Formats: sequence, C-alpha cells, structure tokens
Amino acid sequence: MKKKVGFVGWRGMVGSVLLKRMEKENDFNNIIPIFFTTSQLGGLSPLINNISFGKLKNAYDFAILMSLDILVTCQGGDYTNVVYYKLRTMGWKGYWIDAASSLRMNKDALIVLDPVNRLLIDDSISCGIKTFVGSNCTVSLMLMALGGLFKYKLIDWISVTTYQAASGAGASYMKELLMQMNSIVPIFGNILHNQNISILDIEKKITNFLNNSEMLSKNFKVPLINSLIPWIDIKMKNEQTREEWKAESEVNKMLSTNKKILIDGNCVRISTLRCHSLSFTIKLNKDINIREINQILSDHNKWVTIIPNNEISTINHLTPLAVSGTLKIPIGRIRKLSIGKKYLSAFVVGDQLLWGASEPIRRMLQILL
Ligand SMILES: NC(=O)C1=CN([C@@H]2O[C@H](COP(=O)(O)OP(=O)(O)OC[C@H]3O[C@@H](n4cnc5c(N)ncnc54)[C@H](OP(=O)(O)O)[C@@H]3O)[C@@H](O)[C@H]2O)C=CC1
Ligand SMILES: N[C@@H](CC(=O)OP(=O)(O)O)C(=O)O
Repeated sequence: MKKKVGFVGWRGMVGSVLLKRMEKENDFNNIIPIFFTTSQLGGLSPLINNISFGKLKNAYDFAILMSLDILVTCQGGDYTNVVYYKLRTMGWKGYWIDAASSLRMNKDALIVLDPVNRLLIDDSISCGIKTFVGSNCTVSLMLMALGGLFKYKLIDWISVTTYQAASGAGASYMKELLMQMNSIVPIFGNILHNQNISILDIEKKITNFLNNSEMLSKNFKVPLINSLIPWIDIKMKNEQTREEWKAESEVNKMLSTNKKILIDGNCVRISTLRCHSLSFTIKLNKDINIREINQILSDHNKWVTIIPNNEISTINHLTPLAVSGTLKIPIGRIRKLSIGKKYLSAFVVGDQLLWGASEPIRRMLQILL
C-alpha cells in the first residue's frame, strides 16, 4: 500500500529543490503526498507532473499530522521544535525526515547521507529509529568529496575553510544580496567606459556607499557584496561559531567513529548566490601518493570528480558557477603541502541546496518506502 507522506516547507529553497528532484526521479508515483503550509492556508498544493493535490493543509493541524506515515520537513528549526516533540508525545510512530539542524544531535535521531553511512541507516531502521535528519550542508559536501579517505580511515585531522553562498542563509538573505548588487550598479554604470575616471575613484565611491547603507543589510547586518563575512551563526563557548562546531560533531556522529576525527576551521559567508566551496588541509595518517589518493576519492561514489591540478581545468570545473544546480562534487587542487608528506591540500565545490540539503532527504525517503 502507498504511504501517506506529508511535506512541510516545500515552498522554501530546500523544499522546492527537493520537489523538483522528486518529480524528475518519479518519486511521487510511489506515495500519497499531502502538502502543508504555515502561512498560505487555503492556497493550492503545487502541481506535480501537472497533477493537482488539492488545498494546502495546516502544518499545525495535529489530527492530520498524526495520520501520516512519514513527514518530510524543510521548514526550519522553529517548526521542528514546536511540532516534533508534541507529535511524538501524542504517540505518533511515523518517520520524521528533516533538513533543519535542531534534532541532529538527539540520541534517537540519525544524521543521514546514504552514499556515506548507508549501513548505519539500515541498522538504525531495524533498531526502530524513526527520526532521520540531513547534515549541515558543508558537512554533506565534505563527506561526499572526501568519502573515500573517511571510508579507509586515512584521516587524522582536517582544517577547513568554507566559502558559503548567500542562499545558505535563506531566501531573504539571498534577496538582500541581489538588492546590494543592484544598488551599486548606478554608481559605476555610466562611467565605467570613461577613460578619464580612475578605477580607484569608482572603488572609493562604492566602498563609501556600502559602508553607509544600513538599509540594504537588515539580514546580514553588514554588506556582503564587495566584501565577505567570516562569521556564520551564533558563538559557542569554545570560541567557534555554531557552523564551525557542526563539522566535527556531525561527522563523528554520522560515521559512528571510535576514535574522534578532529575537524575545525573558519566558516565564511561570501557573495555567491548558490553553491558552497571548501578548502581543506588534511593530515593523513600515512604517506599515500596522489595517484592512489585520486583513485580512493573517485571510487567512493559516482558524483565525485577529480579535477586535474591545472589552471584550465580548475577555473572551468571547480567554481560555484560551474556546479550550481547540479549534483556534481568536483574536488581539485589536490597536492601534497610543502609542510610534509602526510599533509594534503584539496578544494571542493558543491551545490548546498542539492547534496547539501535536499538530496540526502529525498534518498532517505526512498529508502523508507
Ligand atoms: N538554504 C540552504 O542552503 C540550506 C538550508 N537548510 C535548512 O533547511 C531549512 C529550510 O531552509 P530554506 O529552504 O533555505 O528556507 P526558506 O527561507 O527558503 O523557506 C522556509 C519557509 O519559509 C516560508 N516562506 C516565507 N516566504 C516565502 C517566500 N517568499 N518563498 C518561499 N518560502 C517562503 C515557507 O513556508 P510556508 O510555505 O509554510 O510559508 C518556506 O517553507 C532550514 O532549517 C535550513 O537551516 C539546510 C541546508 C542548506
Ligand atoms: N547554515 C548553512 C545552511 C544551513 O541551513 O545549515 P544547517 O542545516 O546546519 O542549519 C549556511 O548558512 O550556509
């Protein structure tokens, strides 16, 4: 019998990417979908393959939620915090699949990324685990790219710097970046081709304008265009940001490691629209040659691709623009660092709305059907 699957948060960025992927893979053929809203009650469900699924249901209507076999939410942590515990307390035994971070570290929840931890997923299902959560976007991308090295336990520690797109913070942040882009065009639009105007004068005008335009920075708090923000999320007691804290905590939970793999570094917001990038220094626990490393990495899953360490390949294939909207996980700049034979450098780009958020959840739903 087809399972009743509820979707909350399908209108947001992660949710809409999820729906598109499900439509493409014909996933809706195997379920009875029910679409919920927190704000558009009375509105219509999205058309799936041109089929209508009636009116939207109230995402806080516990009677309907209780009737679901599976609930998939991309609505965010606030929704999860209000609904999840109440639903469980009311005795709901269905599967909860979530994109938000709130439940990740709970004992009775598994963080899922099946190309990396499928065995643990299968074990958890047979042990009666009913709550499955996607990992933080940079964590999923790191694990997809370095999966082979993790699988063969070749990593001592990782130092990572992330370059995270504006859309990672949510739709309103992405809009704010676009508004900032739009606001600086009039400053240089007409004068760019005038040879008599110094480029540094234009730069000064833009910098002055951005430093005095609070109106354009309600979400990010400061301008992101023409700048970057080396701070994402709240501060933890140990001086990390919460985004930085997630890497080591989530990876070790997901891999159920006996010996903790140490991971730390800075998370940085940059002014790309979509796709996160990560720069790694990896301390291997033995000296392996680059050819073997490339083989281990590319054998791990079909999405990871080795980008040869040369300029043309790198600038054409290892950028957010080249990867946006695809499931590709290119990894390049792979070389031994001059500091020692066990120190490896690598650079990874991945679409944080696909492998970073919606794809692990889509695949988890398929596993449960
Ligand atoms: N963005 C990302 O890259 C990643 C996000 N996540 C997590 O996924 C969850 C959802 O994130 P994300 O999709 O970015 O959030 P969004 O801000 O895009 O959407 C969240 C909800 O906001 C409501 N909403 C209000 N106005 C609009 C609008 N104009 N257009 C669309 N939706 C609107 C919708 O709910 P309703 O229809 O009920 O009003 C929607 O489901 C969060 O927990 C986030 O942490 C995880 C990994 C990556
Ligand atoms: N915080 C991430 C996106 C995200 O939503 O992460 P999480 O799912 O861990 O809250 C970013 O800003 O790019």
